[in-house]
Amino acid sequence: MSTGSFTVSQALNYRGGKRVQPADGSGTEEAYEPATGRVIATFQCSGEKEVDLAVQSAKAAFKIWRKKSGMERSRILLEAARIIRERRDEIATVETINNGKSIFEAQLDIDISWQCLEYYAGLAGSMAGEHVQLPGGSFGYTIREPLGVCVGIGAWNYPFQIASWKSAPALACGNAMIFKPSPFTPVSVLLLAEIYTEAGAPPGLFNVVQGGAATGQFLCQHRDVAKVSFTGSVPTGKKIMELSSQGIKPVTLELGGKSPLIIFSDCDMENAVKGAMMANFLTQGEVCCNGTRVFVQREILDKFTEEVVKQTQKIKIGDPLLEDTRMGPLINRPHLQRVLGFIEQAKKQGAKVLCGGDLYVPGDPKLKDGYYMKPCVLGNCKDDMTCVKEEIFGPVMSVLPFDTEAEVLERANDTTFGLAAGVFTRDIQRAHRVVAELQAGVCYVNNYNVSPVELPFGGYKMSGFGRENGRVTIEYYSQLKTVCVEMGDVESVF
Ligand SMILES: NC(=O)c1ccc[n+]([C@@H]2O[C@H](COP(=O)([O-])OP(=O)(O)OC[C@H]3O[C@@H](n4cnc5c(N)ncnc54)[C@H](O)[C@@H]3O)[C@@H](O)[C@H]2O)c1
Ligand SMILES: O=CCc1c[nH]cn1
Repeated sequence: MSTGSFTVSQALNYRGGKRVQPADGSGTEEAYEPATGRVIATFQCSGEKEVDLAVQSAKAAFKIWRKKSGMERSRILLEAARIIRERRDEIATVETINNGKSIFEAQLDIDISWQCLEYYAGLAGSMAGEHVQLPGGSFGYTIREPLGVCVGIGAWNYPFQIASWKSAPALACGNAMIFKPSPFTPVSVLLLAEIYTEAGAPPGLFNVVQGGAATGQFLCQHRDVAKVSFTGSVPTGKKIMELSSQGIKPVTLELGGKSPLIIFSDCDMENAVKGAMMANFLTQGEVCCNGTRVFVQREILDKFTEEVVKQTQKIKIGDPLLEDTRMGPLINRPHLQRVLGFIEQAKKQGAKVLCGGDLYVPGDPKLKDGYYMKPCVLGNCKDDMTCVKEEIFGPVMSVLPFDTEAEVLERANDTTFGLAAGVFTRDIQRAHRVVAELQAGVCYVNNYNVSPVELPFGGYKMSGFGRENGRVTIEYYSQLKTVCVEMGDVESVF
C-alpha cells in the first residue's frame, strides 16, 4: 500500500462480532489521510439507538465471558496478540495512513499493543482474592470480579494502542468493552475488533461505535455502562467525569500534560540530547507525556542547545510510509494552524526560534496538500510564556536555563499538569532525590518516552487519575467482593 491510494468503503461500527452500519445517527464525519489531505472514509456518527444496541450486544457477551476462567480468557488474549504480531505491518500501515505518524513509529506502537495483550493474558490466570481467618474458625475471603460493560473513549494520537491499552486489561478481568475512537482516526480499531473475534472472543465482547462528543455522551450516560476509561484533553475529561458521576460510574482519566525534562550539567550529553528528542518529536510531538519544558543547567546550555538544534534539523520529514521518514504530517489542518499559532505567539512574547517552526512542503507533488511542519526548538523561553505553560501537542520544544536543583524543582512543579517528568544526571543520589520531589505520575531517569507495558502509566493533578498498563490496572477494571463465612452459631444482640 502506498500513500495516496487507500480508502475505506466497509462499515466502521462493530457489533455482535461483525462490521455494521449504525442503526441511527446524527451527521456524517470524514476521516483524512494527513499525508495528502485526502478523505479516506466517510461515516455516520452513532446515535442513541446504536449506542444502546452496542451496549446490549456487550451485555450478552459479558454473560458468557465472565463465567470463563482466567486461563480461558488468557488463551483468547494470547491468540489475539499472536494475530496482531503476525499482521503488524498491515496494521501499522493503516495507522500511518490515518494518523500521519511514520511507519517506523507505527510499527513500534503495534508491538507495544500486542505486548499489552500478552501481559494481561499472563495476569488473567493469576487474578485471585485473599483468605482471612476469623475467630472461632470463621473466615472470610475476597473475590475480584469484573465490572460489566466498560466504555473506552480514545484520542487520535495512538488509535490502535489506546484501544489495546484499554481493552486488554478490561477483557482480562472478564469485562466486555465498547470503544469509541476519535472521529479523526476511526479506522485501525476495526482491525482490533476483527482480531478479537478471530481469536475466539464471543460476539459482542468488543464493539466499536463511531462518532464525536454526542456519541461519547450517550455512552457515558447509558445506565448499563459500568465504567468509562477516557484518553483525551482536560476539558473533555471534566465533562466525562461529570457525566459519569450521574451514574456513580468509576472513571479512568488519561489527560494532557506539559511535562518537565531536567538536564543537569553532569549528564551524559549525548544521551541527554537523544532523550530530549525522544521527549519532544515522536508522533510529530502529538504525545501526551512529552517533556516539552526542557530545563538545562546553565553551564551546558549553549552546548546542549547547539546539539539539540543540529539533531532536530536532521529529522527526515515527508511521506510517512517511507522507511527512512522520521516525522510525518500533523493530524489535520486546523491542528497544524493551531501549533503554528503557538509559535507565532511565542515569538511575540520574546522566545527565539532556533530552528523550524514553519510549514514544510515535501517535494513529492502528491504530498502538497498534507499537514507538514518543521520541528521547532525555541530558545530564550521564560516560565510565564504561553508556549511554556500550555500543551501545544505539536513538535515544539521550549528550552529554559536553570541554576540550582531547588530552583528547577520549584519551576518544574509549577504547573496544573502532572503527567510525566524526566531527569538526566550521572549522580544517582540526585536522580532519586529529584524524582521524589517531582509531581508527576511517570518519571524517567536518563531516558524519556519509553513505554514498557509492565509499568503503570498515568497522571497526577489535572493530568488525570487511574492508571493504564502494569499490574495495578487490574484494580481499575474489577471490583472486590468480600464473603464473610460464619462457622458457629449466630450471636444475636437482640
Ligand atoms: N494521558 C494520556 O494517556 C493521553 C494519551 C493520548 C492523548 N492524550 C491527550 O489527548 C488530547 C488530544 O486528544 P483529542 O484532541 O482527541 O482529545 P479530545 O478531548 O478532544 O477527544 C478525545 C475523545 O473524546 C471524545 N469526546 C469529545 N467530547 C466528548 C464528550 N463531551 N463526551 C464524551 N466524549 C467526548 C472525542 O470524540 C474523542 O474520542 C491531548 O490533550 C493529549 O494530551 C492523553
Ligand atoms: O500520548 C500519550 C501516551 C500514550 C501512548 N499510547 C497511549 N498513550
